[in-house]
Amino acid sequence: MAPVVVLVGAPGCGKTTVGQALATALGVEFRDTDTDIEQMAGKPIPEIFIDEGEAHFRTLERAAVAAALAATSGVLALGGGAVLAEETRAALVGHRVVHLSVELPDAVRRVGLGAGRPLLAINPRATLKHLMDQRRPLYTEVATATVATDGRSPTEIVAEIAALLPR
Ligand SMILES: Nc1ncnc2c1ncn2[C@@H]1O[C@H](COP(=O)(O)OP(=O)(O)O)[C@@H](O)[C@H]1O
Ligand SMILES: O=C(O)C1=C[C@@H](OP(=O)(O)O)[C@@H](O)[C@H](O)C1
Ligand SMILES: [Mg+2]
Repeated sequence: MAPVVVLVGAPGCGKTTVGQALATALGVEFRDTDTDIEQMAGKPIPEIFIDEGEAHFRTLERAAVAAALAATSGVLALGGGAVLAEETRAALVGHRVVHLSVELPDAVRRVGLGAGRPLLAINPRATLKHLMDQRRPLYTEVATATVATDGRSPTEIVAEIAALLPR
């Protein structure tokens, strides 16, 4: 079993929102590794960062991605930092992986004051810029296609991804 598509990209690019809408449009399961991690840990992501730290979160994330890749034939959204793990980048080889690209202004606006992203709790604009600069090459490395999201609605983005999929 393999996901019909895996979504990667920076926080705020819309993996969770677009992924859910795409799965609904296709009539398939939607899976988000952040949700799987919260279920595994029995607590929300910010609490995992506070109680056990980022390294522990990344360990759970590597396991969650490996499990989800093997267990879903639907749409799979990863967390924005999942591609930091070499093991995860290797596991993505052979899958259809769409990079939802976003530039800093839209990413900052979308992430806004939203809670639930502990890495962006302080100085979100500078932190996002740093994360995006660091990760852009990794998103490009794992992606089989890139879909730009700046200034576009989730509906438009869903249609563009759907057009990339086999019918
Ligand atoms: N194309 C878009 N245009 C405007 N807002 C968006 C778009 N995609 C997502 N959003 C909004 O941005 C926020 C972050 O989206 P989310 O799907 O959680 O991103 P990710 O999972 O990639 O971090 C949410 O409030 C969502 O409603
Ligand atoms: O960029 C990151 O390192 C993270 C992104 C989050 O997911 P989204 O990209 O869905 O916001 C979540 O996995 C966690 O807060 C860490
Ligand atoms: Mg998400």
